[in-house]
Amino acid sequence: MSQAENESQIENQSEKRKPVDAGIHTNFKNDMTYGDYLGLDSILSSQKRLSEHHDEMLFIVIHQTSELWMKLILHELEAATASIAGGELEPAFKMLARVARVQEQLIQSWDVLSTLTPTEYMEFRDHLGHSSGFQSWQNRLIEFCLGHKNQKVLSVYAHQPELHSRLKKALYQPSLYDVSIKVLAERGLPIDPARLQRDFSEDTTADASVEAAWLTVYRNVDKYWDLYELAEKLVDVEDRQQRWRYNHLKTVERIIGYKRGTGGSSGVMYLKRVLDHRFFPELWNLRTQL
Ligand code: HEM
Ligand SMILES: N[C@@H](CC(=O)c1ccccc1NC=O)C(=O)O
Repeated sequence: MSQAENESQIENQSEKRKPVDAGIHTNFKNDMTYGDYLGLDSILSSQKRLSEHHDEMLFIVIHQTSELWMKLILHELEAATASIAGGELEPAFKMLARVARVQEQLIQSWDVLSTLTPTEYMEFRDHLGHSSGFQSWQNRLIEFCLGHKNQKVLSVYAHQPELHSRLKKALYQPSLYDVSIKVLAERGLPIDPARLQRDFSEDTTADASVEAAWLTVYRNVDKYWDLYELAEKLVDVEDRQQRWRYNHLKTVERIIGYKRGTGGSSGVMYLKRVLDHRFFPELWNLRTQL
């Protein structure tokens, strides 16, 4: 577009911006700006440093961008779970592929945060009080969606009734993995009824019938191509989630060493224990047998 054309477009837009009837948003759509649509006033006024320290801005922005990406992950995971539960696997593949790409953005952000040195962080760490990533409810919801259930973490939100009830609802709902296993059964693969009717508020544990069913899928790809693709999409998502956990752990070790966490945990030792957890254990166990 030439400069003149560009300018005349801008003029046209300002023409449209004239209120037709003062006080009534009759022409709201045409009036809307980039900043209105994206809610930039509220997003860009939310970087409130508690210290005078230059590097606190990085710390805030990394967390805020992470929470925005988590919002998208949840949006996709919830829709993928509903789609699989409804027997529609193809749309779920697209959503899970997107989740894995977003997770890569989250993994990359550790490289940016690694530019924060221990000395720099210690200059504003005291301002954080007892707040901690442990309280990230979106991260907890993602873990629940993936089947890592834990009733005890709800107590973190005891004084935030709306959050508490949202997490409680997710705790009792079947996870992405639970609905995938139901599809295995619907396709005639023998799954222990106890696995299908399990208490969804409990963490996923490895089940022999589920491992045998996935093994059948991997050994008979021609017959179960869609289930094979589903399995690999799930492995992609778990793989990224574990990398995120690992990079978090190494970044934390680099920045605070073995200090206790602001959230009250042992810090790095706690994060190391979390790494032992697996979301879709059978999909990892079966690989030895192939
Ligand atoms: C200087 C940077 C960081 C340090 C030193 C740090 C440290 C820690 C520590 C020690 C814990 C354990 C809980 C506690 O006692 O506080 C934790 C948990 C957590 N952090 Fe970070 N963290 C950092 C950055 C981040 C970032 C950028 C995110 C992204 C949102 C994040 C998300 C989380 C989450 C979700 C947990 C809970 C993990 C779980 O319980 O499985 N952290 N962090
Ligand atoms: N747990 C961290 C503090 C921390 O990282 C944090 C503090 C407030 C808001 C988000 C945080 N990020 C992740 O845990 C620490 O022990 O230094």
